[in-house]
Amino acid sequence: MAPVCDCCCEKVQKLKLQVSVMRKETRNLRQMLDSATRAHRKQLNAVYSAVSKAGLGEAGKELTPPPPAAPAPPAAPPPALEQGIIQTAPIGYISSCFSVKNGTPRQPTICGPSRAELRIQPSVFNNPEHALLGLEQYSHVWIIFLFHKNGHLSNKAKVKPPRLNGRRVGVYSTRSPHRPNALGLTLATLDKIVGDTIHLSDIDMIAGTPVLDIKPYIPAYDSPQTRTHKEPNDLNTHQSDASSDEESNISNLPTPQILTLNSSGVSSQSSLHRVLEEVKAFVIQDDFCQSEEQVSDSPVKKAPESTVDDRPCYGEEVYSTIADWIRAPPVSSLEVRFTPRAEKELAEFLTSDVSGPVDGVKPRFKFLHSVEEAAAAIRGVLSADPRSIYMRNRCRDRLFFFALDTADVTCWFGRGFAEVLQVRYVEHQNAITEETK
Ligand SMILES: C[S@@+](CC[C@H](N)C(=O)[O-])C[C@H]1O[C@@H](n2cnc3c(N)ncnc32)[C@H](O)[C@@H]1O
Repeated sequence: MAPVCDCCCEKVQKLKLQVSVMRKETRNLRQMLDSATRAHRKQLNAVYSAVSKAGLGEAGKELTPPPPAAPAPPAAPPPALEQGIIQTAPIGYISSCFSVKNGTPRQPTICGPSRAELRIQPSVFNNPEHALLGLEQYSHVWIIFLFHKNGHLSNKAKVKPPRLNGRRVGVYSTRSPHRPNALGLTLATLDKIVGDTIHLSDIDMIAGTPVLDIKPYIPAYDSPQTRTHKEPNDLNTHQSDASSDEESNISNLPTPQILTLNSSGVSSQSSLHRVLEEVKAFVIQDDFCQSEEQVSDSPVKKAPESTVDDRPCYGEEVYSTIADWIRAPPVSSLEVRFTPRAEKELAEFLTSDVSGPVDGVKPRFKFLHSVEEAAAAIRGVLSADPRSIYMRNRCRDRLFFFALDTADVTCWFGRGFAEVLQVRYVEHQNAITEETK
């Protein structure tokens, strides 16, 4: 080892001294840290046992230091429902007086007496009839169904509805069956409920149509016209309705300028009352107003002032607007006639409500209640011109056939009219076969 000079020796001594001082300081700091950690742990344990005693955790459990962080597992994809992907299962299948698409009304209101039945599948509920309790109090129901006879799903953004005689419009501005998810929506009349079966009329669905859901039609929620004409008393009723979480929008209050709480919160009865009034006013405004500009001090909806709106609408006080081709369709409705022979054939049908022994060979309707109802249904179908655009333009002279309940109807079209030539009985027209499902 090389000899060390005095000067270096002194430097080494100084450094050794500094190191021992730093070691001491480090030891002190470590001790301080340990005691702080112990105190902190003690506090945490106190909080933990307090929470445990309140029933929110395991009593007496010592806090242990967290285990070393495990590598994060790969993020699981959100559940299918959250992605909007569901496997549907029909709640039932329609049996209706229309067995094929041809001649089925394009909308339910076209053909009042069109009748159908929907039996809730026992595979969906243990007691299917329980799912219908209360529904009998409504006159109309929304039916959400699958256009199962479309052949394939369609991704065409533009369609040519028959009533537009060749004009193309965006699929979402129409009720076309040909849409990406092939879902149909019909507002049907609810005639009666017997056990697990709903009896409907005013339908535009063919026999075998799978139904995915049923909802009651509630004008106050579903019709802007009804909402516009609410009386103040009705509004009060609505206000109390709004207290139910399911129906109200209170949880979504977005605008502090409408609902103003003072900084100290709601302390007195009068401020609580004021806040409740504001909440009520907000709920009404939210339900009955269309835009912020229409929000007034009064909770009662005022008719819009004569604002200039170039969108067409049915009447002055109605808020909903509709496309011009619905108000004034290019295809006008047709006059419907029966030949004497067709009238005679129709009159021979017995109707579905005839009871007692019936001669097996007599024509008989399964769904329709009277010959008049059948005649009205035929008129409804034909007056709306059920032909495709192709048939209308290229095959004007051809006979047109369609099925209604247990009848095969033959007719032809002239300028501005349709004439029924024959009404022929077909015994098992509407039996739902596995094929139609
Ligand atoms: C224009 S769509 C309207 C249906 C419903 N009201 C809607 O707006 O969603 C009615 C037409 O769909 C056709 N249709 C009815 N049931 C069907 C089914 N299950 N599958 C495919 N097409 C059907 C018939 O030709 C009927 O005239």
